[in-house]
Amino acid sequence: MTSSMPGGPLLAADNLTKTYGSTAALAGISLAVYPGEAVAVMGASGSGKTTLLHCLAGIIRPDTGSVRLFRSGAPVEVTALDDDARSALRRSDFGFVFQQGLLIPELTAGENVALALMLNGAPRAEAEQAAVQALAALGLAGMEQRRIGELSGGQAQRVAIARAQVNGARVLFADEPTGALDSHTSAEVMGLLLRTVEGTGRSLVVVTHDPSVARWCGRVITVADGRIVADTAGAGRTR
Ligand SMILES: Nc1ncnc2c1ncn2[C@@H]1O[C@H](COP(=O)(O)OP(=O)(O)OP(=O)(O)O)[C@@H](O)[C@H]1O
Repeated sequence: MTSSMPGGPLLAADNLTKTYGSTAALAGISLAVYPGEAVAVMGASGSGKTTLLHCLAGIIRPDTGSVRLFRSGAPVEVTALDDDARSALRRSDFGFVFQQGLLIPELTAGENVALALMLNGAPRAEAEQAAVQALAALGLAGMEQRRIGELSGGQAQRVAIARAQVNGARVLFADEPTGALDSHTSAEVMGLLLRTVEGTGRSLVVVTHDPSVARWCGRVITVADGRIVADTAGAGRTR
């Protein structure tokens, strides 16, 4: 499914730095993420995890360094794109699952998922049909018409996963995706997130404080003071 170079990374960051005032949120991070890989990013509060995820995903630009996405043809230099081009890339190639706040509460589950496709130009009827299928694949058949507030936290996160992957995103980014969930629901959501990666050639980058969440991932990166201080194989099932 992926069109990255065989054996090569899907996403590669080189020497990222980002400073806010006198705070070095990122102090020189290089990281390659491979197809099919689930990478947990751990570290103390303020260590730079979210800043790293936002730079990798093209949400913010680093001060220096580069992020490249490898797809058919020449790699895309994410950091060199202007704001509009980065937005377009995020909609077409990346998916996002955050703790909360990315789903639109006024819309139904189906509409939230369909919107991701419609923003990429899909006709409404086609988008709605794909949304129904994506939700059913995540165990939410029959819940398309529910508004987000009428779902449990775990169900809402499944809608977020459906929305994040419905475009065929190459890389899924998750920031504390289970932060608001109990441990049972958290395990369910992590299992579903991992399923979107395993055997698909996609990658998952998940920021978490929770070692039990990180354990699901095949690789665990630890960040301290804006640097990677450990990069280890996790207990997870990928790679
Ligand atoms: N927009 C911003 N303006 C100023 N400082 C910021 C901004 N974003 C992040 N920082 C600072 O950069 C450092 C890294 O922040 P970041 O949010 O990446 O850490 P984190 O590891 O994700 O923390 P947490 O686990 O608490 O979410 C922190 O010192 C933070 O205060």
